[in-house]
Amino acid sequence: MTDPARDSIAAHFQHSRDAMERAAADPALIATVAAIAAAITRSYRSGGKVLLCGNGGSAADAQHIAAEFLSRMNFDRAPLAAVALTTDTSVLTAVGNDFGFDQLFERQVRGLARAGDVLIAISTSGRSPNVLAALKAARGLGVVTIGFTGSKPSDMTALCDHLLAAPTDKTPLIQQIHIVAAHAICTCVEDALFGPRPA
Ligand SMILES: O=C(CO)[C@@H](O)[C@H](O)[C@H](O)[C@H](O)COP(=O)(O)O
Ligand SMILES: [Zn+2]
Repeated sequence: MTDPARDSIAAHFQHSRDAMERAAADPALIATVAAIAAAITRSYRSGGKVLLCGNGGSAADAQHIAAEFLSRMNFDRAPLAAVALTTDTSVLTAVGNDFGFDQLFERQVRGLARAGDVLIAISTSGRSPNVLAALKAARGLGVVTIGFTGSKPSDMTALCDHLLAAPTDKTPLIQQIHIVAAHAICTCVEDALFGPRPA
């Protein structure tokens, strides 16, 4: 007898595996991930920092990625400057209340970012106004703009120096590919700045 819950769970893993296999087999996507890692490495070498933003699960991803840079990924080393723009409830409520939800990240970018910094803006749909506004502000400041999105075309393309487009339009699968790519990026940056990983 089939168990619908178990079938659904197995399907989740299978869909995730299929999306991962599509990403792993896409040379353009792998090249984009490498270019993002190189851009972040360049920024750190010049004294820059990484800012990150996103909504919902992507806010959690922004925080997760900032923690990898600031704390450690694969081995102990000096901290790397990274700020998730999703965490300070006083800032978020003040900006949201006084200026509106669409300005949530844009205002923090204008206050915190300097030319040569990197903004990683995460939106699975590519349509969140607060994420698009952050990218526009970053562009105006000479910040390197990196977008993480899905397969649907969006305004993010024109606003990003590098756009990682996960090869699926399903939000949870897009998020899963984003976090795998982020771990790969952090690993490349860590290796480039601090030498190959100890065995
Ligand atoms: O985690 C999930 C879905 O997996 C949700 O919380 C999701 O992140 C939210 O609906 C976001 O508001 C979606 O925004 P975006 O990725 O389209 O910019
Ligand atoms: Zn989610």
